[in-house]
Amino acid sequence: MWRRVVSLSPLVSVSKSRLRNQSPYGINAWQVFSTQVLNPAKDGVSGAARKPFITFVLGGPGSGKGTQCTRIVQDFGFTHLSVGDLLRNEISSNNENGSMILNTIKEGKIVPSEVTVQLIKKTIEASKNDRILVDGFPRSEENRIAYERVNGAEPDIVLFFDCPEEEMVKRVLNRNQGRIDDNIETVKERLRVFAELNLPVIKHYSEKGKLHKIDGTGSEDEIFERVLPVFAALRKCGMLSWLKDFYLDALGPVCTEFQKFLFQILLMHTSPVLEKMDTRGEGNSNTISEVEASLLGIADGTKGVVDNVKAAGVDIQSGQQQSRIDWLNDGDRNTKNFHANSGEHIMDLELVDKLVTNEQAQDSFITHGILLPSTYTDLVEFFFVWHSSPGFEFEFFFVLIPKEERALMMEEFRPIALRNFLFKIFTKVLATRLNVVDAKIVTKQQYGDKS
Ligand SMILES: Nc1ncnc2c1ncn2[C@@H]1O[C@H](COP(=O)(O)OP(=O)(O)O)[C@@H](O)[C@H]1O
Ligand SMILES: O=c1ccn([C@@H]2O[C@H](COP(=O)(O)OP(=O)(O)O)[C@@H](O)[C@H]2O)c(=O)[nH]1
Repeated sequence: MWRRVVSLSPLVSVSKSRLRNQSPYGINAWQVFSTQVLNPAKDGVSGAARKPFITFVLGGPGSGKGTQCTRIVQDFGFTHLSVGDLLRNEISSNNENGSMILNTIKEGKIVPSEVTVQLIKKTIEASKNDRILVDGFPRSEENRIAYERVNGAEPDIVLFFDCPEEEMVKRVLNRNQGRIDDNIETVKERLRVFAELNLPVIKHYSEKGKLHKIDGTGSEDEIFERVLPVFAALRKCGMLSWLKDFYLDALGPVCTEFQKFLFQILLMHTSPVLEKMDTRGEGNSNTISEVEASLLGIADGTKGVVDNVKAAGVDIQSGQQQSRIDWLNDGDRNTKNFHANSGEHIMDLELVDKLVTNEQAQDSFITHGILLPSTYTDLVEFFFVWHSSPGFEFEFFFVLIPKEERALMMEEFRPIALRNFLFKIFTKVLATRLNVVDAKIVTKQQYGDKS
């Protein structure tokens, strides 16, 4: 019976509270995970150091900025910061600038930068979200320069909803939200101000390669279809979001060793073999090396594999060195050579399973006090009988390592796939078995590629 030995899927489905409480290897989970690799913005504590992903949303009055922002919020988890709304709040809360703001809006002009930039800064700092849409700002080059000076940063991307004037006028006059500026006279002035002062901002971001121009005509759904590709990469990072939630909510900022974190992920979710190891009080990498070594018959001094390799007359070390030299000389021709010849050597694979017997492997575990269930030997037998393994090699844990501090887009991550450790042992044993015959099936130039 071929059971699934290792499943990493619990990692993605397990509830946070369960993870918070479990301590399978005598180490509190929150002590061993690193938060350094991810933006610790979510705690809202380190506001000054935070650098959320900022999207400016631009377009003329009535071009549909607010409408599309609502959709982006729903689909991609942004916080919507409408600068027009912030200003209107200032008016209704009778703040010192209230009457000045009211008059400016009524005339369709632009509120001074020092007011808007401070309002935006305060709101971003108060937000716990690390994805923010700034809607309807900057409205002029002066606005833009003031923002970048005060915040010390440009936006990450800029959306521009491009819509014909007559359509914008129609929409604004139908908006019906009781706004003092949604009348034909003010709209005309807003459109003039937009063309004169806002278009240069749009041109600036276009030249910087940050602008995403969206055709703002058609239905709301049609327009949103055009918006989606801009943020598609963020959606693909679903696993990343999950990881972020996991670290930031459940684990807290403690450990700094990223490798330790990866390793612990493997530890927590691999097979019962690891639990056996842990009962020996050694849930660490030494133990894994020991298991590998014992499987290979090296740690316990049996030297079976090494002897076999030597007996086959293969000088591994000098072979590897020579392969590097040849690779430098021959480049890609090595690969062509390998593929051209590999077919001839296929039959030699029959030799492979004679090198370490399953009994030998199991004995090694027992020698080291590890009660290995039939798991490992089952796998090996299955592999050699059916020429495939019972599924476990397809299971991996996908991790996105940020290449830069504020990584959010897919291209800003380096994806790696973590396999379970049994898989590693399995392939290592196979590689060792292959050592004996690889002089026959692999050209000497290919030695360097062996794992
Ligand atoms: N694609 C569209 N087609 C028709 N009406 C729209 C569309 N998008 C938005 N609207 C409507 O037009 C008005 C202005 O949209 P809004 O999103 O408030 O624009 P903005 O924020 O750019 O001023 C609103 O009443 C809104 O419901
Ligand atoms: O950064 C900003 C954003 C808005 N406004 C003022 O607020 C009004 C309404 O802006 P909003 O973005 O709410 O609406 P829109 O003009 O895009 O329909 C504008 O005409 C301006 O008078 C401003 O002065 N600076």
